[in-house]
Amino acid sequence: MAKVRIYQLAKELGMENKELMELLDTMGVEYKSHASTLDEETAAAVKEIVAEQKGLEEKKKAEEARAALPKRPPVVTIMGHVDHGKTTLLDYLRHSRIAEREAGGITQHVGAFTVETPQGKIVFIDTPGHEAFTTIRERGARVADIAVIVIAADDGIMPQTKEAIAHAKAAGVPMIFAINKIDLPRADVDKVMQDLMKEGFVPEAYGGDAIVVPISAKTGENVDELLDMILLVAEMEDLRADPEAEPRGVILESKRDKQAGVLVTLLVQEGTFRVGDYLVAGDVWGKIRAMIDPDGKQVKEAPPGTAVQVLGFRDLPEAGTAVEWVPDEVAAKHIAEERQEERKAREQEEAERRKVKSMADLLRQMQEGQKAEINLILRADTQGSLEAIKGILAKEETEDVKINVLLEAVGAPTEGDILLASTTENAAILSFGVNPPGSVKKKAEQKGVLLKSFRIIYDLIDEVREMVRAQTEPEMKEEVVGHAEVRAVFKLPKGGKVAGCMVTDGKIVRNAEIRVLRGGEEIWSGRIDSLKRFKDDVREVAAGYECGIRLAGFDDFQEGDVLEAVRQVEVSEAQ
Ligand SMILES: Nc1nc2c(ncn2[C@@H]2O[C@H](COP(=O)(O)OP(=O)(O)OP(=O)(O)O)[C@@H](O)[C@H]2O)c(=O)[nH]1
Repeated sequence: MAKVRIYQLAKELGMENKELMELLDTMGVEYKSHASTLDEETAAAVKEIVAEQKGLEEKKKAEEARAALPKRPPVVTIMGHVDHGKTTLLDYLRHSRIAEREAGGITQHVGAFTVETPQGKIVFIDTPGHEAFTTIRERGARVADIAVIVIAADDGIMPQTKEAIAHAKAAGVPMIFAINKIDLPRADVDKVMQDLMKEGFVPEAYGGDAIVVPISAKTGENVDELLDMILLVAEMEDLRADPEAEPRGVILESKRDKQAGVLVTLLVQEGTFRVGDYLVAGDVWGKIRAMIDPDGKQVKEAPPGTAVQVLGFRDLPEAGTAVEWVPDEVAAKHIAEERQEERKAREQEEAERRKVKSMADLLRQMQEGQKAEINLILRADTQGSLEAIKGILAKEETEDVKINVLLEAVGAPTEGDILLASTTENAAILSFGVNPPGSVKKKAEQKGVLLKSFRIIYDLIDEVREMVRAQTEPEMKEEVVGHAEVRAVFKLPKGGKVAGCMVTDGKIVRNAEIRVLRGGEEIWSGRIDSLKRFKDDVREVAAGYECGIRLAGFDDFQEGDVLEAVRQVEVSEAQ
């Protein structure tokens, strides 16, 4: 960047000359008039300051715009250990809500429902506990603004409680702890509080800031207080959404109904979805034919913070997928098709990656994974040999490598074993005393599954030992890439010697290791310093061509010496 005059820079930055000069004054830059030149550094500093000011202004504007948006109800997920009372709490909330209403339609299970309190609405997501696999639980946390962690007062913090806390933490979702079942005589709220403190959450009652509400989901005791706390946290989170913005949401559930076709529950997060709108969720598109609210009533519009059942998706979108609004059918189809292709390509890539072509691949894959695990399928001639193999293998585990036996069985490996191995990371099939049929071997090759047979138990153990060992250090092997014969030796004016060579077979590559052989004996080994064809540096020279070679640290060449080029390669075929 060259020097620039003040008026030029002002124009470039869209400022008045006066404005820029004022800025220069505050920066302590001296100038005579708006025609003065600024040096490169000053101009860059000015630009930086202006950009920063603009950024701040924009941020302020965005904040102001947000503050003008209407508030939206918080979306809450209830998580916790098995049997701690998630379902009971959800049922209580759902019924309390229905009881307050006049008999409307039939309650629909749409994966979410709204509770109305005098202070405002709350949306609860109610993915059934037993269906809540880790991934969905995880998604639940992300969809939600607040997580209520239910902990039974007679049981305390359990593994899934910790998991729920971890998910909520990872998603950056604020937590409220509901200590449940306080109606039970053996309830020990204090113990749960102690448990929480051990996890780093100090309850307000103990001077901390963790929100803890003792409740009974069964009797409803204190549930109102829990709702108050949820609204309090929501208030602090300042949740807002623009009903006029481009609509977007997330899929809570999706299923296929014999009569209605694809039924999808959608949580609206921004904007307003309307009947007739086109939408895309992942690689599935649809047109909203009808929307049904949690009370079973047909609605024409779904504003932010509502969960509705949507009819009109062409296929089943996955729960947890983001839903976008698109202007028309052409766009909807186009985006969905594009994503389908992307997905196919990804899947293909994944399948390729999974194909274990060799032991080296297997080992490499193991290294990529953080915790190395070898997954074995063991096949043997008798139960006795299986026991023996397993007994020895148990001792081969190290701190870094875990040996899992996925399956052990008497008899030859089957196609089923190949399937199992091909769908498991780092899996291999080892058989002892039994031979796999040809068709199974072929299948293993096709699927890229490592399948090996042994006659001696210790060979099998050695194989596993090797797999464990190679986990930290891939097995390398030397490969001869070519030979060159020294035909003449030239002295360089600045000292040192160059060997004038003829490449007799293979090729000589610049980055190879070189062994100098004299009379068949190795007399030196090391690296190439320079490889030239005439005056040019080259990367490799093929058989039948002449070249000049200088070695790093050796120049005692004699005519007739043979230079052997070798390189280290990872063992690719251990069979
Ligand atoms: N006494 C008492 N029992 C409760 C309370 N809440 C739940 N229970 C009982 O505890 C048991 C488990 O409750 P659920 O609501 O099914 O627990 P959950 O956490 O949904 O369990 P999963 O869905 O299996 O993960 C049931 O027998 C409930 O009746 C409570 O506040 N007091």
